[in-house]
Amino acid sequence: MQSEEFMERENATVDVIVVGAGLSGLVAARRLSQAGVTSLRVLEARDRVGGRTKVHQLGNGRFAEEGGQLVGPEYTRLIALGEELGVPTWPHNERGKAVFERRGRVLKFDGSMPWIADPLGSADFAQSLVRLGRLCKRAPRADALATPEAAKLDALTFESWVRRSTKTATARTLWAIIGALTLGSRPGDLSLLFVVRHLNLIGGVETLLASLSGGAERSFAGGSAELSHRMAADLGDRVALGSPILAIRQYDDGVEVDTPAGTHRARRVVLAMSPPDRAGIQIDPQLPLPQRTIGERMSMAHAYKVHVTYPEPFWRRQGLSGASMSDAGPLMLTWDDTPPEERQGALVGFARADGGISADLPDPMPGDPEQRREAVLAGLARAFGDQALRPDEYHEMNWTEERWTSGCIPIWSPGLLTACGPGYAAPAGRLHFAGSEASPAWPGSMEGAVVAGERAAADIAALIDAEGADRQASGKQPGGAQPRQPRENAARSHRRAQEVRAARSDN
Ligand SMILES: Cc1cc2nc3c(=O)[nH]c(=O)nc-3n(C[C@H](O)[C@H](O)[C@H](O)COP(=O)(O)OP(=O)(O)OC[C@H]3O[C@@H](n4cnc5c(N)ncnc54)[C@H](O)[C@@H]3O)c2cc1C
Repeated sequence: MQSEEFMERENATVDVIVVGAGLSGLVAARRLSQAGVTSLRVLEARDRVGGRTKVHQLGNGRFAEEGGQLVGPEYTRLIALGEELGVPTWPHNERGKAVFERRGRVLKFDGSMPWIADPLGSADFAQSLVRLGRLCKRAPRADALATPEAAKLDALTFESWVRRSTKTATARTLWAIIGALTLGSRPGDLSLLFVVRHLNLIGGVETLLASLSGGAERSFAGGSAELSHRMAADLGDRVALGSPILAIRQYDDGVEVDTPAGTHRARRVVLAMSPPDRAGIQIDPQLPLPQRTIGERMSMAHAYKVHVTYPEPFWRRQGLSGASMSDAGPLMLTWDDTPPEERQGALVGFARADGGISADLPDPMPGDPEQRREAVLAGLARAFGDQALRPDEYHEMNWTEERWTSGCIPIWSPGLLTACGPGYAAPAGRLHFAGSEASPAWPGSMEGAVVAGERAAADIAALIDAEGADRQASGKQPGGAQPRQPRENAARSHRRAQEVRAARSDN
């Protein structure tokens, strides 16, 4: 690949470089290509695509999804992408009772709440949910940041609200598990403003309640990483693996992007990764404060995802669905991961990998691998019976050990949203931001990754169209952008992006 032709092609300025071949970056590149912007390159640090979606081969032709997997019915852009790529989804088992382990008691119940087994705790939780719904309605649905109460809500932790709004340990444990698994972290780490904003953007507490019932969740056949593999195959040699970006320099008419192997040039760049991930890239000139602050202050949740396979889904014979929640753990939550046509059973669950202490959540996983395995199997045995102690295979993925990924899902801590303001994902000159965390709706999920990738692509395609129209009007040819001086006027390009957005929203 060191031929002159290759080097010539690599040195040529392309219209767009996308940094990161996770779901979001590949969606951005695909949509750009579909919009006619075919002069593009995707540069990925790892030797694989998919980012936080990844498949690990187990024995017997089975595999474990180590990262993003569950597809809710509200994930409309993700579902549409799957259909476009010909990747079907399969439904997770809904039948049977769920298990709730709380303070040493194991409760088995139908539906999403242990109403009969723990009526007091369930009612308390349901009431607090209604109260949260009312709080959400007081803020503008489109963006809670615009509420006059924004600063006050952002100064509070979700935990402080949970403590005020619940009376029972059951309700607190439920909120702790929801916080850790669907909102990003323990309630004590989360801003109340973020929770209100998030719930409003996803459709209110009703959507949260629907997602708690769990049964509507689906998975992609072959794993969600299959979407990225197919998009990368379509993009062909425009995707370069093993190309970590170390530095980016913006100029008046283009951008230079450094990898250890050399410098690439483009007219525009999409950064398609989480803000903490991009914080490792040296960007010159500095990003505006909102985009910089989010990179410096956002942290990511650390978790293990654990897969255990068995000769059969034995829990179903006991009338259990495979769904469980526990405050003893180490798995906080499990679900049945057995595809409909499979005979071999599989359970999958999440455990904490962070070091924090929480009264309502299990302790983080033990450090010793053998102890971890024993603890996980013992927890599964408490929920589903002793057969859980005799798995075919046990597989765990610890995302804290991954290079190029800071963590699983974002933690919106108190003060972060108001410190960044609404512009934290706005283009900065010729730099555009994708990556799930840049999405207004479902940030941190695969849906958010698709929404953010599509938005960045639409912004850039419109800008390129507008630039083409400007050039035609002035009779100028597209210059062979060979930028030299770091530009001082990121503002000019930024203004143009704003004009294009404003024109689009007027139409
Ligand atoms: C354990 C786990 C479970 C999850 N469960 C779910 C779930 O059930 N449902 C759901 O919807 N979501 C889930 N998620 C979240 C979901 O997987 C992510 O939100 C989504 O995949 C993010 O996609 P992305 O493209 O925005 O970012 P990423 O997938 O993080 O992609 C960023 C890419 O950028 C690359 N990169 C980083 N730095 C550089 C650099 N300097 N140069 C070049 N490339 C770089 C990375 O290697 C990566 O490929 C889960 C995530 C994890 C980890």
